[in-house]
Amino acid sequence: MVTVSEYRRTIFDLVSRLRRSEEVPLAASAGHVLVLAEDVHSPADVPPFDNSQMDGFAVSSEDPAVTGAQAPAAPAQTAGDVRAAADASFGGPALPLMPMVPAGRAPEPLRRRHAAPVMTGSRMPAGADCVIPVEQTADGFERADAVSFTESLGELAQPGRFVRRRGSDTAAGERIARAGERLSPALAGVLASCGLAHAPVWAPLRILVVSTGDEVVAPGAERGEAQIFDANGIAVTGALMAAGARIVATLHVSDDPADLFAQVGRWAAQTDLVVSMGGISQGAREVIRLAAAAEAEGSGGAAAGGMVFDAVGMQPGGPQAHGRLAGLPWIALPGNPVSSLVSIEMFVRPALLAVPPERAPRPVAEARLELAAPQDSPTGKLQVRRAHLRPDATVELISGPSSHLLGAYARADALALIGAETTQIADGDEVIVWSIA
Ligand SMILES: Nc1nc2c(c(=O)[nH]1)N[C@H]1C(S)=C(S)[C@@H](COP(=O)(O)OP(=O)(O)OC[C@H]3O[C@@H](n4cnc5c(N)ncnc54)[C@H](O)[C@@H]3O)O[C@H]1N2
Ligand code: MOO
Repeated sequence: MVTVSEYRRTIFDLVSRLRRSEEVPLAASAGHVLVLAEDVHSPADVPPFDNSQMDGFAVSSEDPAVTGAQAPAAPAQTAGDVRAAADASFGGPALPLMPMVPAGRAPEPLRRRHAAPVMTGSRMPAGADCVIPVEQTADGFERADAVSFTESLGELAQPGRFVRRRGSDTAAGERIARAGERLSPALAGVLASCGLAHAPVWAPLRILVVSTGDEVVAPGAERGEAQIFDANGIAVTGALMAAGARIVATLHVSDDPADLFAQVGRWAAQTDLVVSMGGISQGAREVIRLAAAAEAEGSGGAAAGGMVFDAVGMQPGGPQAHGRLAGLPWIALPGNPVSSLVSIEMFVRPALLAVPPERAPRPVAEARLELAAPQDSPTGKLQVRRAHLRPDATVELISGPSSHLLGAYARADALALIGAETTQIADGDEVIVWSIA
């Protein structure tokens, strides 16, 4: 029997061989699940220049009007100087104004004993090192010639106050993301803020989803009296898309291998990988087994790269197969709906998201089981149970272990992992839980 970690490695390697990197335009990345293929370094400082954090007035904390140093006696020269002198005579400190600096406009250097009106995001004039918010002035932006302040300039004009320094968010040359990280909206924004228009990502794999079985009909179609509706096609397609796959098509094939070869063949040119559900266990009409056997026979008994059928030490999701079929890389999941979704969670999703097999692909918690009565757990198999994780780190199992109980999976926000060596679980046991919410 193959262990869960061995099989995760197998599927990771299979998927890794199919990966290729591409430069995705950030403008086209929104809403997609993308993983960085390389580290990214910033080509520039962000912010690219010192700028104001407030609507207000840029001044210099070293200006003599702030430090109280006596100005050399000079006659007032501008209307602003005259007003400022007049304001000062009313007791409030005041400064003549330079032209306003709207955000986006390059300012002229600050003159001595002057203030420059600035807006949030305006580039700081050379020589200015702090901003006095408009709320701390008597007359706001009403006057173009001068501004008077509500407190002493010594109080208000502290070096660096309300200034966002160049490079304070991201410094030029800094690594802003690592290979393997998800391109989240925030991270895409960071790249954009540095001036990058593209991101190096793993191209989404083009996956053909194949559900199998004569007993399966499309939801909404006429159902024969021994038939069921196709839950896997819908659920697996969604689960793969949520892990970043691009779905080429979702097919349903019968138990006849000829149908499988014909339908899959039509999509082969556009497909990187097939993920199928069902048809791999011990029955007499397992379509994946039959198709693999037919191919092996056609190639004179050599398995032609063929399919490997495994028994993985996991419940649900014990039967698994992988390899090549119909000329395509192929991952064959078991057909029970919970088994196929758990298999995606444990093997396929981590591989698609390029999470190395030794790392947990979901947030992991330790939690205490709440259980009315002890239950057996299968020997030598990791038991994966649908569960609800509570904020107090207790975990409640949802339904029994049967792999047809898809409703219980839909209600679960966590998977409780009961170790392969555990043969019985009881109330209060500590278990590892993956959050899948
Ligand atoms: N003699 C044995 N029988 C079975 C074994 C075993 O070891 N020996 N393993 C069991 C386990 S565990 C699983 S899991 C299943 C896996 O079987 P297959 O992968 O061959 O899947 P199927 O037989 O095709 O289907 C299993 C089950 O799931 C239903 N199903 C299939 N497709 C869909 C679909 N698209 N939507 C909803 N439900 C689907 C199907 O009707 C079956 O009930 O084998 C056990 N048997
Ligand atoms: O392993 Mo099957 O996947 O239990 O139902």
